[in-house]
Amino acid sequence: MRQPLIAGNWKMNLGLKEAVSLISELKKVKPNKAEMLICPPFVDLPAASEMVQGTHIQLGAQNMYPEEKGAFTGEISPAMLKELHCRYVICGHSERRHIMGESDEFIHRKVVSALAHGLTPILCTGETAEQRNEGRTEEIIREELETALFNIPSEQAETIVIAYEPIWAIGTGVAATAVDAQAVAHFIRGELTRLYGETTAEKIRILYGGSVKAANIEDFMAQKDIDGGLIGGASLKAAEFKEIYEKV
Ligand SMILES: O=C[C@H](O)COP(=O)(O)O
Repeated sequence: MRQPLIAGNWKMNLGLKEAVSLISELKKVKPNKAEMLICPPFVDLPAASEMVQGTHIQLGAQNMYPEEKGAFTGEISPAMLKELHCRYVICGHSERRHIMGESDEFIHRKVVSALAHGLTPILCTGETAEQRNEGRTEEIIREELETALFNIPSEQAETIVIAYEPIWAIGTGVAATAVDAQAVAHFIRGELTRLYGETTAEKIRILYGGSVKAANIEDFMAQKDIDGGLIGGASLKAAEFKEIYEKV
């Protein structure tokens, strides 16, 4: 049985004061069967870490650099995230792929490094509008998965979370339909089965991301292969995120 995961990716939003205020509100939410995860900006992590200790809220980072330490100006290591009790790290978000130019190979290094440090990678996949119109969604996702997961053994793979985020649905207010999202999530599970076998593939959680809100979360959660949401804009407001979490 896969535990639902409701993950908030704050992206480059909410400074320290706003972060503290949002977390204070989220701490009041009654825990349910779903895991609640927040991924604040790096500068908010120390305060967030203290605030969520012993609560139902899990902490994650939006990114990391896949090395132990050293001359990597501006970067944050997996060990630094562990020290702050982060459990998750987002790897290969489309904004990092497309704005910062991250390659599938680099994302693979992050996934390997995160796993080696006991962090759970949330591996993001998804196609652009153009790729979708060309009928290349499956090809793109297959390539992203195969490269990112290359040589990762099934004992580790089963702990990974995959997020399907069609790029055209991110921050646009136009989410994929639940049926379309399920079709891709099903394809992803099929690819995971091909790579690792059914037992492992059935353990891996698949999230949908892209304009998720309280009004549509139930449609996504009703789908067989969708185990939660990776939520951007709607995770920045306590009431909306709470409502999403409570509807799971
Ligand atoms: O990581 C989250 C996704 O990019 C979705 O963002 P959004 O909910 O603002 O569309």
